[in-house]
Amino acid sequence: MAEISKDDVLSHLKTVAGPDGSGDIVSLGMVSDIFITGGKVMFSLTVPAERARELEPLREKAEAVVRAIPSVEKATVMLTAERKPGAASSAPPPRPAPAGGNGHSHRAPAAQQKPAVPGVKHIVAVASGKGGVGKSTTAVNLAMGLKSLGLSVGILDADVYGPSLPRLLGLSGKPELVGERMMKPKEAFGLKAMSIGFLVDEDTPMIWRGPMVMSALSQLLREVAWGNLDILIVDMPPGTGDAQLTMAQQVPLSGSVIVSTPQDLALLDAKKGIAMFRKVEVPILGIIENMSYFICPDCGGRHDIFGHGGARKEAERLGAPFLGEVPLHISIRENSDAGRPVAVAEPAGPHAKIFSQIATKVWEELENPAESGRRAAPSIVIE
Ligand SMILES: Nc1ncnc2c1ncn2[C@@H]1O[C@H](COP(=O)(O)OP(=O)(O)OP(=O)(O)O)[C@@H](O)[C@H]1O
Repeated sequence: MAEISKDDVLSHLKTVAGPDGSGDIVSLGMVSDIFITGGKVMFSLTVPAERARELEPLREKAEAVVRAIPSVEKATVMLTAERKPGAASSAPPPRPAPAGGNGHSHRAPAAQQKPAVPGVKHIVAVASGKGGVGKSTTAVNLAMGLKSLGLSVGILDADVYGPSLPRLLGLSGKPELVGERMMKPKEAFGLKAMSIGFLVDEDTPMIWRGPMVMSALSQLLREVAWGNLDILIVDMPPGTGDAQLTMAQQVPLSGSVIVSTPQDLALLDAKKGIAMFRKVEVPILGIIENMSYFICPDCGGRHDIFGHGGARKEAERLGAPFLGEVPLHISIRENSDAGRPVAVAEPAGPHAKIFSQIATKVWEELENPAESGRRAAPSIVIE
């Protein structure tokens, strides 16, 4: 099969006229970086957010033109909107073309417009407003907690800026292929796992632009043979920038979990996380306070070094369920660093119990949102 080159793709795209009939989409600078893997071509077209719906035929045209190139098996074109700096509260980027529901009729309308991942019942994002709050550690242990409830669980590391799942689960190497184009998830401790870290060289610094992030995520989500899962946990990149917003918008999420530390700053960041998911109509399943308090390994005494109760109060104020407190504990860090989640290393220990309690609440929120008492949320204004 002849290799597809970016130049080849670009020269075909030059035949597609711009949105207003003048120029072509390449010369107008609308075409993002082009991703080519095997016979698959992915890229995005940058359009003004307010014209997204109207420009759907342009997206289809670009896709058809690329698909017509010999050797191209599949073309995936997305519309993205680039936000001007300082325009933080402008409309979110456009959604991809509606492609049926995800099967959860009680869910927010936005979630219903995204194509579901076959076999996966719920997809839940674990996010944080800023880095270093223990989001990935929490995501893995939450996944283990869900598994301890007897659920089939997968975890997808979408943290393209710092994939940590390989380290946290002690996994390495490239994933095997199933058939021609599907990747087999790796397995650790009964979890199915996929990470961008399995696909890129850890030592190679990568610069990710928004559309590339989305293409990579879309592959990790849809070109992995997840099989039947009750729940797929997605470890999101930290922060609330455009890449995160686009992900939150384009992945068919049943809900989101926000991880925060007790410090005020982190809580303010957590608020931004909540606001981001509300903006794209993804239900907030709750807030987890990580590094909530310190248990002294010598005396066993509890120390609320960052103050206590901030996240719980804030959750109440924001109308988001409070899912639980996870202490700052050396065994959580040591076990994580050794590639064994604390819930695996000490299955009968206090931390495993905390995570299984949190997992129970998350599952209740997903399956019975009305009974779990999720309240109507006040709107959040971030000054
Ligand atoms: N409750 C905890 N007790 C002790 N150490 C913790 C706890 N939670 C996380 N850590 C440690 O804090 C560090 C950062 O955690 P982690 O990588 O999960 O954070 P993150 O928010 O995902 O980070 P990033 O934003 O860089 O992706 C790790 O060394 C981890 O072992």
